[in-house]
Amino acid sequence: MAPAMPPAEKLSESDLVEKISKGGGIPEKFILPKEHRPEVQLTRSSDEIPVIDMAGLDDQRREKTLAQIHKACLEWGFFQVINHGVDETVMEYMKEQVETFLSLPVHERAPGGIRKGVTSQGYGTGYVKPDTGARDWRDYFLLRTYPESMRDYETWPNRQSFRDAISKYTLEMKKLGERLLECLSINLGLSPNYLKEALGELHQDLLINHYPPCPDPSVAIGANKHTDLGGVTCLWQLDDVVGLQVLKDGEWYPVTPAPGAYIINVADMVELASNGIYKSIQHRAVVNPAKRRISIAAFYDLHPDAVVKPAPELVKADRPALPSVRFCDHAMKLAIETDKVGMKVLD
Ligand SMILES: O=C(O)CCC(=O)C(=O)O
Ligand SMILES: [Fe+2]
Repeated sequence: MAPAMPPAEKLSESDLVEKISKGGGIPEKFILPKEHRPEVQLTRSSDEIPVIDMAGLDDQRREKTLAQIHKACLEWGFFQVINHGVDETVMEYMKEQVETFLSLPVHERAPGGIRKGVTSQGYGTGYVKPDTGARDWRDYFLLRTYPESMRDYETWPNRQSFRDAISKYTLEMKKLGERLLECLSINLGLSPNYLKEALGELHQDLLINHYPPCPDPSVAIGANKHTDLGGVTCLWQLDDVVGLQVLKDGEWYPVTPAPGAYIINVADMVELASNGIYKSIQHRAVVNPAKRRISIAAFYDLHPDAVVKPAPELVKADRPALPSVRFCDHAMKLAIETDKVGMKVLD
């Protein structure tokens, strides 16, 4: 559950990535140890990450389209979808509102104060990452959007159009997430509703990532390598700046978004429910020297007390059951790890 926001505090604007990036140099706290520095201009191509036409699910191409999704889940854990059915006017509205949001002064982006802690809602910057000791070169707005009763409006900018866009957009993401879970269930040989029921009540989180230009992208990272915690993630990138990289067979592959596409990935709880048949794959985002990048991730997350276990049909003698997990224990690992290095939003 997202804890309530702490009382408003004085914003240290000078600590926000956005402000820092205007200053030219890269402060020490963002500089990665050499072994963690990303290769920014990868020459290998992302063409192999499949782009799947979801319109095929509704016509004679259904079996073929399901098979493409299955293959992508097995081989990459990632794929792009086009003709995904998300209302284009809602996407445009969301884009316009997010761009307006990012043009607001910091105190309006974070009316209740800068977000504290990894799970609380609101606007803030990245954290120190335990494995690298460095901070991500991004700021972001994290909000819980389903169940609706958990929307913490005090942390949202007080603009009706923005709230309206978020409501409409997240409903579209809920529908897309459910449709994808249905495809994955069928592909795993389970009943169409299996994954939706196994994950339980949707606790959707929306993350608006803003990566300002970075003077030297080879020494910093926008989003450090990680897997997503929940069921499935639908990521929309608002511009054509390439930044997302996906790990496959020990190599990083850049993802060039197809126009209007969503980038979909299997997250940890679907890996578990599938008893490891599908894998939740590590990914990261690199930054750009000249251009900012914006991405919006809709996470199909779970109730904190939801317990996920492998589907019994997928447990076999040569594929023993993975241990069950309570979602909040799994998610807390991130917070605890971060705590170890002194979790601070702005330090
Ligand atoms: O910005 C991106 O491309 C990736 C962001 C991401 O992986 C996340 O927010 O979980
Ligand atoms: Fe992610």
